[in-house]
Amino acid sequence: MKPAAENVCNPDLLKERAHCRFIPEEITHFLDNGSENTKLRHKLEEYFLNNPLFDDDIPPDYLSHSERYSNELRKSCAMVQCFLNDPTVQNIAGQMEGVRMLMGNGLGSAITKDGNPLALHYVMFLPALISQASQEQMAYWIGRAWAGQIIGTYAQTELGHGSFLRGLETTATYDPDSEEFVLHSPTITSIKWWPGGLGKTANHAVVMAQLYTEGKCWGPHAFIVQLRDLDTHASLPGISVGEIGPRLGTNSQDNGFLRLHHVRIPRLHMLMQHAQVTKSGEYVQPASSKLTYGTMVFVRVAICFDAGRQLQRAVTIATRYSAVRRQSELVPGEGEVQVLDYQTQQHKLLPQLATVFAVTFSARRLWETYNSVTHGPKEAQLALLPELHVLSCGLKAACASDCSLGCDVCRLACGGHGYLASSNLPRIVTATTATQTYEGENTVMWLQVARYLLKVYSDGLESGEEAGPSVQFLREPRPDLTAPSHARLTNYGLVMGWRVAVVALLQEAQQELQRRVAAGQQPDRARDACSLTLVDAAQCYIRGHMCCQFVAGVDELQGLSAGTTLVLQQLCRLYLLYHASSSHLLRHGWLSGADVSQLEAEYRALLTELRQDAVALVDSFDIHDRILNSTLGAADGRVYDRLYEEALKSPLNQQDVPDAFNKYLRPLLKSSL
Ligand SMILES: CC(C)(COP(=O)(O)OP(=O)(O)OC[C@H]1O[C@@H](n2cnc3c(N)ncnc32)[C@H](O)[C@@H]1OP(=O)(O)O)[C@@H](O)C(=O)NCCC(=O)NCCSC(=O)CCCC(=O)O
Ligand SMILES: Cc1cc2nc3c(=O)[nH]c(=O)nc-3n(C[C@H](O)[C@H](O)[C@H](O)COP(=O)(O)OP(=O)(O)OC[C@H]3O[C@@H](n4cnc5c(N)ncnc54)[C@H](O)[C@@H]3O)c2cc1C
Repeated sequence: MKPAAENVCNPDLLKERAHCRFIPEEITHFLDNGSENTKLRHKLEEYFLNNPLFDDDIPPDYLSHSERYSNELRKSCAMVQCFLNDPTVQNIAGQMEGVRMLMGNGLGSAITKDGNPLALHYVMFLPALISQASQEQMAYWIGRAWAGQIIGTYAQTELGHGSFLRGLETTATYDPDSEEFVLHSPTITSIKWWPGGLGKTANHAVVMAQLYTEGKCWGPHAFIVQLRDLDTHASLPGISVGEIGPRLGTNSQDNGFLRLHHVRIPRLHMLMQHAQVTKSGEYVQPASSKLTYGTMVFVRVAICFDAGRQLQRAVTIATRYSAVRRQSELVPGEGEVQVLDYQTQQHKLLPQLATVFAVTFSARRLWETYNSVTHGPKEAQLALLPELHVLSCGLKAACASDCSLGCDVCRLACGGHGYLASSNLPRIVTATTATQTYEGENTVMWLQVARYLLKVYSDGLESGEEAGPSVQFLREPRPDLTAPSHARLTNYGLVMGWRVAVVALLQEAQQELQRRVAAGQQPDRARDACSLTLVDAAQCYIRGHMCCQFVAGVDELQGLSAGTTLVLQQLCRLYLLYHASSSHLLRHGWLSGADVSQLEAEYRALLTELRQDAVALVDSFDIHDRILNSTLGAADGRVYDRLYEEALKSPLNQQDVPDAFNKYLRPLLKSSL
């Protein structure tokens, strides 16, 4: 997005935009997945961001905890009302597409800045119904949920267990006499803890509980439980529900707790698309017990896109600010330079710019895999489930971690002002870092990936099980480490280098594992003793996969101008070279010391090239100023005016002498006289 009136724009930003080598709109359309989507997004932005319904009277940072919640709930309900009732909005987007854009972290996060209390309803409750409910159950629930007649959340994590699902303690015991399930939290540690919107917003929840029927436990299953009266919103008998208190970020999302005291629900409130319990209490097995975990797979895919979007915002703010900010002289006597001119600053920002594209290409391919698995024939679905699980775990972990670290690098790149709430970087950083924990803690996700890799590598697949397409290389002959450097250092050569590292690390882990077991160590303990190597293998596999998606994605792009193609090729190369500095390519023999020096020189040259396009590139992300919500990142670069204007809004500045002076400081000053 460019400023409306160019004459008020910061001159350095104008100068940056003047020497752009490519067509920014082409990148905007690419990121929106088509120019039609760009138009749709603009119309929605115009409608919502110019609507006074969604204005904040006071910046949320100055509100109390309860006021913040109330303010964000007001706006999120108004957003849903617009979609359900306003034909103008429906004509723009259609309900489904529009709600998706608002309730994910796109446009909506400009409106509900501090977290959206209704997000989980759309992001997990509805997807859980779609992936877990039978046709009849969908007919009953989806319409009501969609129309906002009921508001739900996804209650899985407990005080005692988040990662280890089989450790959940909440029970759902079937009573064939009444044809009901009895939901119960038997211990303190079984209290549901964390679900977004659970505290004060949701009146229903999908609750994951251990299913007991005919005296046997069948593991975690999903049940719909009504929590609050639909009219008064009072919590129902047997339900203790509330909010868990302030968090690092997204404080208006009323993450909550839930304790169930022998709560009875009808049999048909168990979600029965995959497994069923008959009236008499007989358990009907699903085709795979892992289908119950389908909602998490979907959300892991969504997180890759969300994390990438946050990084786009952070790097837009930091890059524009770095073009406006002048600090120190590069050459004494020549005047202060834009901080973007320092090579060290380019090294902070340009890899983040490249990461935006690596994440986009990888997340899109993952989304295609997700769709082909979930919409394909049942048998193919089951065959591809392990690969989808592993790719979604690995890419979720990588995108969450790369983007969180990237956002923080952008914050640091803004020096002191990046620490100010008005830069919006603290909020972006705290919201993004949560993606490393929720929906599968990152290390736990890496260990899932490693488990699969080792299984494929050591021929541990069950009979009839095929290795997925992304791990076929584990079965192929090892690439030639002595190939000439011009072959090893190409884009595909570097992708190959990651695969070599994966195989070498798996070999190391397997040998260590065998040595330990042969020496008498219990096999699971031996595996834990190898887990650092295994996590390295998983990370190299996903890095190689992301590099491969980036290279293939750029190769396959069609219809772009030569300038745009070149800039994307350079970003791709920069990404590959940035990560090639990992010790793994050197340690496992793909690169020599001389190769590394050569790649580093190429990397530094690319920094200089791409520095010219940095501002135009972040402009091409086309993020509305209201969404950036940043004193440092607005398109016109009026950084210092905005910083000062925002500081004046502090409640402390509404009085020259604060009341607290008379209460505390004056007595101290007096007593020390
Ligand atoms: C870590 C695991 C994957 C382990 O599962 P487990 O059943 O204990 O399994 P195991 O014995 O290690 O493995 C058994 C086997 O099942 C596989 N598997 C596990 N999950 C899946 C899946 N989804 N699809 C397909 N396959 C799956 C595993 O790889 C194992 O395969 P194998 O036996 O090796 O062939 C699981 O417990 C898990 O997913 N934990 C993470 C919990 C989580 O993600 N919670 C999310 C809560 S909701 C949330 O955070 C929302 C935030 C959203 C927001 O605020 O916006
Ligand atoms: C902002 C936010 C929103 C959330 N929203 C929801 C929601 O809507 N619904 C919901 O149900 N939950 C929600 N959660 C909970 C979230 O899904 C869990 O916190 C997450 O899955 C991690 O589980 P845990 O907290 O039990 O961490 P733990 O598993 O206790 O992790 C603690 C440490 O132990 C390590 N560890 C754990 N297991 C292993 C292992 N097997 N091997 C090696 N190391 C291990 C981890 O790596 C980590 O370092 C939310 C959490 C947050 C922060």
